[in-house]
Amino acid sequence: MTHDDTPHRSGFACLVGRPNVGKSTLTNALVGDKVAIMSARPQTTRHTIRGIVHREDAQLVLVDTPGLHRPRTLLGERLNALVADTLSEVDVVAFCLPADQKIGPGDKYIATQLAPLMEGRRAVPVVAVVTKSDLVDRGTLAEHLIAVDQLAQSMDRDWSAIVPVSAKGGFQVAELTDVLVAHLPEGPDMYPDGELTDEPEETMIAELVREAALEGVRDELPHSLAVVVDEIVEREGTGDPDKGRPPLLDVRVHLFVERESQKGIIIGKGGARLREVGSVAREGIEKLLGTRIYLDLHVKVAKDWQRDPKQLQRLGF
Ligand SMILES: Nc1nc2c(ncn2[C@@H]2O[C@H](COP(=O)(O)OP(=O)(O)OP(=O)(O)O)[C@@H](O)[C@H]2O)c(=O)[nH]1
Repeated sequence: MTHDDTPHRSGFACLVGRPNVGKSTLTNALVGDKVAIMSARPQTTRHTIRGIVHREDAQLVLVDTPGLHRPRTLLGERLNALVADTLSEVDVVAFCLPADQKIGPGDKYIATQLAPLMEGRRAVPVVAVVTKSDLVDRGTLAEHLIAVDQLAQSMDRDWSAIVPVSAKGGFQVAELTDVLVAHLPEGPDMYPDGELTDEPEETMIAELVREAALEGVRDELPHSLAVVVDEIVEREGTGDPDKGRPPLLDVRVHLFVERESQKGIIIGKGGARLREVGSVAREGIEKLLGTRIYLDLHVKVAKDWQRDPKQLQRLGF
């Protein structure tokens, strides 16, 4: 078949896996640009983040899910339901398992969640992706690949493929793209080229603030912080389109914690920590928006927000 006869494909792929297995890094490696907000620590990617791989013969839209966790709270359950919905609608799922860690209960939990999707007439193909393969030697990698295969066998299923990759070294990233693209239906591009992410700006701003607010205090505030962007407004009289000068934006953000003590942690002595959080977040947001901003942060106690459906709704979950 000549190149011109190759059908054009387009569709959705979803990266799943435990926290910290390298989903965001892999998304970036596949897309070839920084789209997801990165962190060296687990559990930061709460929101669905998409990146788009543009090729001449295909368009692959990546959905990076918050990760499937064993639900402990209503928030956990909602997130998992959201993840299950997303998964049943994609064309292919990439299940990420890090090469440098033995398969554990968290991986097995996700595998059992995937198993029902992998059967029946509308079965979703699942590709097992062994991430961070640069961290182990060939022997360990080979053993790991066997263990990954056995994980599917133990559920009486088969992965569509097992692909070892290293997002850091770029090892096998193009091969993984080929494997994912092969599962997409034939169809034209769904998004114009150049559109790397359709993540709304507000979500990314909330993530930047959340990241800055958790820095250094993550152990004290693991799941107890929700960030909501209230408004983004142009300050009147700023900016001059004729001279190409962008306006100043007022960005108002609420940080919700569960307890007074946590509010104290965020704000710090005499408000010192909150000022630091503000200046770190502002820098990131200015880069993201390409304009100057004034960042207004408010910290509020919303008791047990993770367990309260009304609060969750207000916070956009
Ligand atoms: N050596 C190596 N490290 C990697 C690779 N991919 C990711 N990492 C590191 O692993 C850590 C976690 O990577 P992330 O991409 O944030 O993981 P994630 O799965 O998106 O994590 P969550 O956002 O918590 O769900 C980071 O410190 C990365 O630098 C890789 O291919 N090789």
